[in-house]
Amino acid sequence: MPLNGLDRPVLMIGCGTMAGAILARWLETGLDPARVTVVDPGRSAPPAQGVSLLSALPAALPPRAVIMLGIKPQSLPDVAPLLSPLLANGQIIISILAGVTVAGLRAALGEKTDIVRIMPNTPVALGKGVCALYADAHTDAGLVDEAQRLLAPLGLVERIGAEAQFNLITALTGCGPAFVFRFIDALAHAATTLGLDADQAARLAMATVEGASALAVQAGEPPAILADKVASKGGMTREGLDVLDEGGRFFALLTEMMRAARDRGEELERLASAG
Ligand SMILES: NC(=O)C1=CN([C@@H]2O[C@H](COP(=O)(O)OP(=O)(O)OC[C@H]3O[C@@H](n4cnc5c(N)ncnc54)[C@H](O)[C@@H]3O)[C@@H](O)[C@H]2O)C=CC1
Ligand SMILES: O=C(O)[C@@H]1CCC=N1
Repeated sequence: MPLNGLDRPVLMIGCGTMAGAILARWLETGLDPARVTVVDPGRSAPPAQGVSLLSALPAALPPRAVIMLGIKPQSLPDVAPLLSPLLANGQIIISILAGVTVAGLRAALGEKTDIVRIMPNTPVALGKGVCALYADAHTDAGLVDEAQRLLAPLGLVERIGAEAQFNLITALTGCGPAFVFRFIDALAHAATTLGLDADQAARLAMATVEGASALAVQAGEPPAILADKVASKGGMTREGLDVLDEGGRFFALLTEMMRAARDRGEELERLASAG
């Protein structure tokens, strides 16, 4: 049974951390590895058994291929001139490149290209990712629906109406796992600083974040209320929350963090359109 009824060949151009996580989930949920070709000069072995690995683009591409761009935005100027002459109607380009707009991709790959821009995150490997999806009116609507079905096993897929929000959404969901990982690390580090064994602190911090996230997902109440429910009147939690909340500094810090990430996306966008 093909993945989500989709029987197209899949070509992944660049298959590192992020595209590799997507491919792992697709293979786990039924994609036949024989239909997948990875083009990646940086790999010495295919990412999974049965997947073909090429170090450069082949002379021709299958007419109905799903072509995922999994390279860094900075590699697009190297890849686009080689890829563009191989493209034909009926193929779907799915780009995961941060800070490269659909217009920027069309300028590099050809005006008639059907392009779906997505922003995944690494938890897609577990089917618990977030995948923002944007396509403009020039991309065939049927192909966009097909791409959305293909992405469904990755987790929450959300269509974005305004591409202008893509960098902000990237800061939240694409970068978000790194921010959460840093938070887990900081929790453990704080406990270690105050005297707990480092391994024990890491283990307990991880389990606490896992349990709290799972509870938050199914609680039916906003996280702010859940936090208040943990904080007994006159108890310990409130003292800790008060440190985070003083003068709104925790929210301010995270806003600054997200602004910096978003602004880098806008910078990448400017660099891509200049070059
Ligand atoms: N890492 C993450 O959590 C996320 C990354 N992204 C996006 O995913 C893209 C890739 O990022 P990562 O996977 O983190 O980087 P990565 O460095 O792990 O993967 C990039 C891959 O592209 C390959 N590559 C380099 N030049 C190439 C060429 N000329 N042709 C074919 N392949 C080539 C490299 O060998 C490498 O395997 C970026 O555009 C990034 O914005 C998006 C969301 C999350
Ligand atoms: O750091 C980056 O630029 C990419 C985009 C989102 C996550 N990683």
